[in-house]
Amino acid sequence: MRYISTRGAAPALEFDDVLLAGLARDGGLYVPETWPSLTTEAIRALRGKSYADIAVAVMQPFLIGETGGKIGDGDFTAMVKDAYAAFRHQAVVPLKQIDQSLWLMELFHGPTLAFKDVALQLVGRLYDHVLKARKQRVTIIGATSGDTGSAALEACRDRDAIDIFILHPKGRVSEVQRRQMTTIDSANVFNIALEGTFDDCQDMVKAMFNDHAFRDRVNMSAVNSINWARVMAQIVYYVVGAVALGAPDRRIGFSVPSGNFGNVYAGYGARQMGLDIAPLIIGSNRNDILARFFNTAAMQITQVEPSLSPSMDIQVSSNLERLLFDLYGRDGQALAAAMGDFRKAGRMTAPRQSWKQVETLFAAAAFDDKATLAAMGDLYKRTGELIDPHSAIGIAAAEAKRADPEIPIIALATAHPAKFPEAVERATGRRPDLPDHLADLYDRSERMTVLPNNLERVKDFVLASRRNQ
Ligand SMILES: Cc1ncc(COP(=O)(O)O)c(C=O)c1O
Ligand SMILES: N[C@@H](CCOP(=O)(O)O)C(=O)O
Repeated sequence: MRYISTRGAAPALEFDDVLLAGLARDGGLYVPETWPSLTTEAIRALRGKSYADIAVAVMQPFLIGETGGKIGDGDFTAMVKDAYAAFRHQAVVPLKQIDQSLWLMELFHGPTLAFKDVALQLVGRLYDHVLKARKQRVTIIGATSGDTGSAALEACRDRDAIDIFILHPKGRVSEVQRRQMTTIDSANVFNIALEGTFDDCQDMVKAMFNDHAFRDRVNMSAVNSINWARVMAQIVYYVVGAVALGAPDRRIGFSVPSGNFGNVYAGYGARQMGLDIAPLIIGSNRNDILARFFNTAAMQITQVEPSLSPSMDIQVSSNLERLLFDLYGRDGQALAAAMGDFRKAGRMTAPRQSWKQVETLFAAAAFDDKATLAAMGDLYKRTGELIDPHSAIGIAAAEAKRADPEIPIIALATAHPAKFPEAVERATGRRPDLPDHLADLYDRSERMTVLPNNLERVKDFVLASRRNQ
């Protein structure tokens, strides 16, 4: 399997190199040159298998290089089993039935209580394996609107071969999310509270990658969904959910609360591999650039507004570029030009020739805070379930957009309600408790550095702080 850049001007790489590379050197994102195929028989053979076994079967083809793959099958299987053994539920991502045709998939049973753990627990182990084999060190620099940060820090803390810097938008993540990052007491962990939005944090990370002298000097790597391995590991739970509800003999839909478009893109990936899933319903909060795009084929950047679902307070959804690459017929040059124009003008129209295909696959809706609270309160009344504001947007979108009652829809529950206790209490009157391993979170001391939204200042901080000189 080789990976190519969405901007068409960087060399193709194999899996281990893509894992460490992060953003392609032409500013694009890596995607598989061709999608591995999941045949009907192969999908049927997954019935009754454990999460880890399905994960190995789905991901292994992505690792195989032209010379047979550099990460051995046995090593990979051991890493997968170890990663998911750490989850607090035996099913890893349990499904709960809500009504006749709606299910909730709980993706928050990992150590930091968000779906990011599903991929990052494995990615941390892959880093260890590849860095050890190559005797290399990396400086990971990531951006978070709340959840990627703590999941990445938890997966990469206390490693000699890794220094990890996480930028979060100052004052724009929940207190639990901030504390989960800033209370990690580890010599290789550096938290930066940036005076800006998540989009500023993400732009800054991409700008550091695009400064080749800087990226080479620090041997920079990525834990955001810039990193292909993140997307690959997220494809697995779409397969797990669909198989549990009857795939390949039944079509299954998914509803996904969306911000950076990584999670939905993983669902699109599962479909490209052959899983019959549709619709892929996208739920946005008041920062509704994605919902507007999928409803009008045009998108325009507006001011990002804080909401009750802060992890989705995003205007420029990084992974949309991976979908656009396909919509532009995989013409990297054309996409590079379109992305350049988009960042200059702040608006973009989707290529007409491929829009029909998009309409058959995606549906989207946006919900403001009032509607989010109503969805949380309503689900609690109907079922007694407490859900977080992001997951509530997935449920609301499923209910607004599901067209065919015969197609079961799986709404992805992306965070544990205890990460957003104020919003949950406002909606339901009940304040969710943190699980035991985080019960003293509010007593732990915090460590972070506040920096202005200034690229040079952030680069100077990284250069001065990292241990891997
Ligand atoms: C809890 C939660 N829900 C939803 C999202 C949106 O996911 P994505 O950015 O992959 O679209 C995020 C952020 O990634 C999140 O942390
Ligand atoms: N919502 C995310 C934003 C970053 O997304 P990623 O999938 O690119 O890591 C977060 O919680 O940080």
